[in-house]
Amino acid sequence: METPDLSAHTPMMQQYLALKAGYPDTLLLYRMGDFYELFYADAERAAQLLDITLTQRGQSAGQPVSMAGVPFHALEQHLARLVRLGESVAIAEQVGEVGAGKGPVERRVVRVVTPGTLTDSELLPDKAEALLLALHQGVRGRFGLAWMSVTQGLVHLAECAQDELADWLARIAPSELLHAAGISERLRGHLQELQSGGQLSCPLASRPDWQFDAGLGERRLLQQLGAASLQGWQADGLPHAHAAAAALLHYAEHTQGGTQVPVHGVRVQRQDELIALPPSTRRNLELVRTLRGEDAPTLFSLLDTCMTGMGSRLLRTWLLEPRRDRTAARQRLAATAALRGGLAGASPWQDLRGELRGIADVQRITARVALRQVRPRELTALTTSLQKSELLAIETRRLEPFLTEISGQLHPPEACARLLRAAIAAEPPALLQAGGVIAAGFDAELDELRGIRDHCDDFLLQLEARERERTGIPNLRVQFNRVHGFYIEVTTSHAAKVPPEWQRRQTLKNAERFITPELKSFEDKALSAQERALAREKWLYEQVLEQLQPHVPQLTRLGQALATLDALCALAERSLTLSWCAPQFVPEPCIEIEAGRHPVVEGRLAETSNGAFIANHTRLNANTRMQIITGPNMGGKSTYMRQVALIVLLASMGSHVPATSCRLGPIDAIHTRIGAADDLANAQSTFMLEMTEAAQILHGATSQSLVLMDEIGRGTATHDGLALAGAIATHLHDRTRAFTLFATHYFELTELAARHAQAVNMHVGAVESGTDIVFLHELQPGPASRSHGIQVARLAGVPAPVLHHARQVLSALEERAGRDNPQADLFAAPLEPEPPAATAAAPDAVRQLLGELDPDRLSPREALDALYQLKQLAAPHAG
Ligand SMILES: Nc1ncnc2c1ncn2[C@@H]1O[C@H](COP(=O)(O)OP(=O)(O)OP(=O)(O)O)[C@@H](O)[C@H]1O
Repeated sequence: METPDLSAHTPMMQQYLALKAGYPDTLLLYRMGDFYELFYADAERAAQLLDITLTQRGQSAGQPVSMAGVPFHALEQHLARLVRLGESVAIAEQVGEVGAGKGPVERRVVRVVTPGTLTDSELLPDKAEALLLALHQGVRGRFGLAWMSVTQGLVHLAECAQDELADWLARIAPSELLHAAGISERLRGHLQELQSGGQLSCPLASRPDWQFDAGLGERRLLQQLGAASLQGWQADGLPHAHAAAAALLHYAEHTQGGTQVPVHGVRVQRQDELIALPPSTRRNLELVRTLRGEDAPTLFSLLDTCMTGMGSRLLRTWLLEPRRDRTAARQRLAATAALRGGLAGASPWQDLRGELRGIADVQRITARVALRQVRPRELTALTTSLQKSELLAIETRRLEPFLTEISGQLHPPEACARLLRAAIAAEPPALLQAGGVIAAGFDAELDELRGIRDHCDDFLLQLEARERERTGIPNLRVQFNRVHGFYIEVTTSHAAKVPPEWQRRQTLKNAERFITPELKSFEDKALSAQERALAREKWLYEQVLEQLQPHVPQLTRLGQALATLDALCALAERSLTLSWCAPQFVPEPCIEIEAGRHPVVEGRLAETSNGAFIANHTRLNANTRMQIITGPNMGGKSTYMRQVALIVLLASMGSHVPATSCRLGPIDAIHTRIGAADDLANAQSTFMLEMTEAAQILHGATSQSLVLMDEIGRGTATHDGLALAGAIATHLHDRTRAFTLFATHYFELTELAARHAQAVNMHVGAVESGTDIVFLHELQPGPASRSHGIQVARLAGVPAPVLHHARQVLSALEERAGRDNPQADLFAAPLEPEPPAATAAAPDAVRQLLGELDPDRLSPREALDALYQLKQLAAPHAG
């Protein structure tokens, strides 16, 4: 890059512009005394975003300099706001000594605050991680993904195909996404589409192509892990993911002022390890966000009674990333059982939660120790947390194998705890600059400097008394002012008694002021003691941080253990408070639930005293894979279907479930197609969205998937809708063989059960008395007899004349339907697929040529030739 000529600028603007050149897309906050200033375009942008005043600071290079600033003590709140708005901010501090040389004080960018690399608890949400994700576009349509939370030190790697990318991005839900500057236009367009469609809600940052290098990524991972091979993590042979990791680590380091972010492990994620929860499922089931976009009430808000942010974050991950393999879920269930306690009355979870309350965010604090950004009060919080952790280690020691394993990691490193107790004052100020952070007795030199400052008054009183006696001047006074420092004041009447070694400083009307060599040397010492004490403290603090570094890995494990224990205790508490039962995992295909409840609806009913929740059974197994559910609106169909999905999900994460018993076979995905509001943001019609989601399910579901289909087909004309719903249900039953809950208002579909062995009809009951209707919310075998639509409309307050009219139309329609009844066979096996149009060329010839081509060995010219050849073979007149 060519360096622009800055010589026409003032020295300070030269310095500023040189720094700014390194951070072109980032707001640069430039420290000047008690302010962080922004200049030029940055100032204008910040003024707008932060609502701060835009001013002018003279001229540089003949041009006015626009400027805006924030006071240093208000930095964090402004940062929080900017980061929430998706901005990145570079912070340039004064690092040189004031007045050390000519020109402005040396300044350096010490950190860059970006949405994906935050470490400061004040800027981070408590209950969710901020994840930084790097995406690498590899060859042959493969993608590499690497992501991490800077405060966790765990790098996740994955590789995927183009069509899986959207799902991965939605699942990871990064706070910031890095990609190479040279990605294809197609990918760029795809990312922008995902952004505008809301599936990807984070800023994108473009990084130089060379940073996405597989070899570099592998080397960096090895170096940071201190390992010789990635095999131990099963993370070798993933070049695309390694390339992403290179950019990820490079960027993370860049944001932390060049300090390497700690990496303690690598975890490779494969799509088939997790139970798939596509974005529509997370949304429809309101797992962490309600359909209205609020945080509560959701399954997570109900589940999360954790005492610490660490616990909440882990619980959220368990919920959103349930594993197909049941080892972890079994482990959590066994531990929860032990925490719940026995009949004898002991309930360990209660005591443990007592200790967990008030434990600080050890994970984030540890990360900030590693990055040398930790604040004094965070260290005192760490000290107390380590003490509590020691107690927890003892209490969990012999409860159960998994808890014993956790207990082993809860013991704090002894040397670390000792150092913290000795070095940091019990109640330090918020900022190091204020002084008083290092404990008394930790460093002799600091104690001495503080002694001078503290004993200043004593010394002066003694000196005053001594000099009065020596000179015989009774009203002599030792005083201080900012201009002259310390001096002795003598009234003019006693001037003659002043000893010769005193030097006159100032003459006033009635008094003279003097200094003595002793007072002068005291003054030097006292004034500089304050400054030197502060400098010494800063140095000592850095030393303490240095000495804490070797403990970082163990503290990280301790944080993870605390999080796990907290999340397990929350699961134990929930299971008892809400009367949930432990699920049972079995190898055969089934979802069998006795007296299942929808946990969130049940909670809401209890809160509003709106009656009891009616529990329902579910029996799906190899013989019954599909339920066709009919019944009136408001009858409880959606609630029932969702409750089955939530119970399956809760069991899979290792939680107890709202039921009296639950047997669960292997599950690979939970798919949902549930009517939602129009996707206006995406400019898709309701029907288009409905069919897109249905298509995804038909492609993706397997015989181990749970599929919820709520009123499919209602978005179009009755006949189209019915035909599509029938075909989709048949396909799910015959081909996919997924466990399917199919709620519908098309009574015609209830015939499906009669003709398909593995489908059954179920309905939610309602009783009408006169024009009134009572919903029973109870699922019963067989199809519903009527739809009660008009009664529901009445309940909703539709005016009586309209209802009357509707009733008349209804009976006319029913009469006509009874007369004609020319029903097409909805469920007949499909005819042979239509042959594709214009198959003039022998497809085999095309296929054969395709088979012979090796794209990796073709020159661009050869590729083009091959393309022409293929076109010709496929043309109608060919052959
Ligand atoms: N099992 C139940 N016990 C008690 N109340 C229930 C139960 N199921 C549903 N409800 C209540 O009935 C309301 C309507 O339920 P739901 O939305 O599931 O009906 P629906 O049959 O799907 O209706 P629609 O066809 O209009 O979507 C719920 O908001 C809840 O308050």
